[in-house]
Amino acid sequence: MSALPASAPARKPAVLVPACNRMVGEHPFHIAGKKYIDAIRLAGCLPLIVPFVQSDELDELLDHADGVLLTGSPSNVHPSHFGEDVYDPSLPLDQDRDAWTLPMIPRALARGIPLFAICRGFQEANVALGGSLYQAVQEVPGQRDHRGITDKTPEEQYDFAHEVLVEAGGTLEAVVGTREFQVNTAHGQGVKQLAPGLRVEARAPDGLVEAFSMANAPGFNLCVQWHPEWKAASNPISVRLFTAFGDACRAYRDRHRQPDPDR
Ligand SMILES: N[C@@H](CCC(=O)NCCCC(=O)O)C(=O)O
Repeated sequence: MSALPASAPARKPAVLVPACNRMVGEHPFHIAGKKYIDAIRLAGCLPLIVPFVQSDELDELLDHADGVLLTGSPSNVHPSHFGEDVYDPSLPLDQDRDAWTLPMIPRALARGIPLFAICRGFQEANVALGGSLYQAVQEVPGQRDHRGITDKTPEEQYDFAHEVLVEAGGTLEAVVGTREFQVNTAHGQGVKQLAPGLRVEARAPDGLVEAFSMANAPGFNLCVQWHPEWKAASNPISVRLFTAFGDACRAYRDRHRQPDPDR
């Protein structure tokens, strides 16, 4: 492969963002939260929102990816994926999202595609790799309520809620450079059984897993239960997280992309 001419600008890394599936009136839509898209741009990457993908399209899709960001969502991972019945039928689900993100996650990790998973995305990654979730953390003895303030303004809902205690020697400590910091919280589900091969990166004061990574994956990967994308540019911890993710996506791009001869 010939080296790029020094003058040729490298394309921004393409970061795939699986969309949620939501009804708008009578019509089904594919949607993604703007704060995630803005944070991907903060990382210096190109966000590509992806609608539902057929299983035979997964590998072709990943051929276009320099990174994957799994967003949060009000919807829950369907508990059938970890062997349980729905505990609270009043809570939203998104089985169309589950249907392709769960098989996609191990494939992306195996390729070494950088993966950053947030909240629902964190839960998806644990379930995709064989773990399980509490469906109502607030009803587990010894666990606090992690749902946050739902009937207030977004500024109040995504304000700091508790600290996270960072495990020594892992990816998270290396990226953020500290062992304790404040995070927001907006989740009713949480990690019950961590999937095999996953390493705890941080815990809440009540012991709930707040971050993990796959230690043996070939590429950058970090899954967090809080929302670093919320006003990311003004949060030094978030800036470090998204910078590390963007750097990993740029490195992956440089290792895997043919130069575009026409640029
Ligand atoms: N539904 C799951 C995950 C919660 C989650 O992702 N919350 C964020 C929703 C809105 C946003 O994207 O900020 C649970 O309740 O555990």
